[in-house]
Amino acid sequence: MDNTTEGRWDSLPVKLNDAILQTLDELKFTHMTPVQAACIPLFMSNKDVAAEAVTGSGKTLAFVIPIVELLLKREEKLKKMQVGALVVTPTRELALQISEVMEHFIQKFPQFTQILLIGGTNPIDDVEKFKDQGANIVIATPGRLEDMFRRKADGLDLAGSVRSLDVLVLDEFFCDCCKNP
Ligand SMILES: Nc1ncnc2c1ncn2[C@@H]1O[C@H](COP(=O)(O)OP(=O)(O)OP(=O)(O)O)[C@@H](O)[C@H]1O
Repeated sequence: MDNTTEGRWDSLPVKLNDAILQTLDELKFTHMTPVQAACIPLFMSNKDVAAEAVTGSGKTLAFVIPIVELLLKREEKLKKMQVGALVVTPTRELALQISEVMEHFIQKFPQFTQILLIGGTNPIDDVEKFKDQGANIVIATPGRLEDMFRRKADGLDLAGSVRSLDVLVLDEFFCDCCKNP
């Protein structure tokens, strides 16, 4: 893939956490892609960001890095059952890809937990996993996410957990049919 380069990570107006820079170094991602250079500083100054960029332009890291940075900057540390970031994406495959990238970037921050909520598995397993491990970052497809919001009787209060939400990402939210209904 030809990712047109747009400056080194240390040229951002906001300094990234050393462990994030180290992960980028391990991945040999020396430069930002344009969508990353444009989005990361806005995200990190708590702006609402809407980005449209072609497939393969590096949109995932454009929100994964700011999510980790914003959660690190929280004054009050997230408790086990408090969700700080929610990423909603339309397909299981995309959710899985995002979760793998996120896993890579939170490896060096054992204080953060993430959960992948997608269809195709028993929802009760997700409920139990959430209750057991907690989740500060949720990556989900819409159907399973809605299901998890209705699981109070099973002991999962997701509505309560997302009160601490700092970041909401709607990935691949606009498609041609949305633009031209
Ligand atoms: N700064 C970077 N330098 C080099 N490679 C990168 C960089 N950022 C992302 N990549 C790589 O580019 C590829 C595409 O990234 P990504 O999947 O985030 O694109 P995308 O814009 O989200 O695409 P899609 O629309 O298909 O989801 C991935 O393999 C990713 O690891």
